[in-house]
Amino acid sequence: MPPSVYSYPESSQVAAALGKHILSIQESSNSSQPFRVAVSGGSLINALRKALVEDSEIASQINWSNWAIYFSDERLVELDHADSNYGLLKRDLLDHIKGTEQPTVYTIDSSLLDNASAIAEKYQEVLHKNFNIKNDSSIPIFDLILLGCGPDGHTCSLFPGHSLLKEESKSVAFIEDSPKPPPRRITLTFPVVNNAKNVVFVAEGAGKAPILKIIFEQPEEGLPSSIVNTKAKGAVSWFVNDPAVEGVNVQKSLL
Ligand SMILES: O=C1O[C@H](COP(=O)(O)O)[C@@H](O)[C@H](O)[C@H]1O
Repeated sequence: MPPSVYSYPESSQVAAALGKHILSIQESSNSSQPFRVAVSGGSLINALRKALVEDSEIASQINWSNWAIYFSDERLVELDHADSNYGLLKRDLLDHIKGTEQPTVYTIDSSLLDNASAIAEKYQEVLHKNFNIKNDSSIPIFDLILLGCGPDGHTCSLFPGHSLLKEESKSVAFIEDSPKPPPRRITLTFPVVNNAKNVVFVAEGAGKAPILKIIFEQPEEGLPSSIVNTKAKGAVSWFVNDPAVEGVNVQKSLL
């Protein structure tokens, strides 16, 4: 199924549509199980706060206590460090949730920060235990993976041309030479991202247009975000503002 692209003139409209879309995925998921979501860092978090917390109509319907939040990628720094994706999620989203309901959030084990391989293995262990994965050939199936897209086309911490793009057996991998600082990170791998029931990208601003042009018009370039567009088994949706897709040949959908 080709990705759906929802584009709006204003960021506030992007957030409103994003909120509705996420709510509809929450509503259609099996409520007797945790709603399993992976979040990225970067500009996504601001859009999520507007969509899920500041929009009071959507906010009242988000069942936070049933959400189990994992990280699509995480930087190997202390959880309260400015570069931590958890830190960003906490400061810019979790701390703004009104009421007492909070999601369960699965962070990296920061006692292992010196050992990237051990952190990735531990995160994978937690993931596999919580998803009831009994053998190494099974892959977790997230209800929803929320992604950003960097100006080089990276998503998660899967960077163009990096050997991690070929990872086929692990669910979580580490990288110590990320071209974008900080260099040490862990990331979900393509087998997991492409196995999710729903993948949602959020990309805003004119600065993203040149890379979105390549992602959508030249998938053969194999940029990480294109790989998700072409290989994901579930539904892939992009929520963008008009400047991000200015001059990009995409079929826009309506929500
Ligand atoms: O380094 C990262 O960058 C990407 C993209 O961020 P954005 O600010 O350009 O949207 C993000 O999705 C990823 O989680 C993060 O670690």
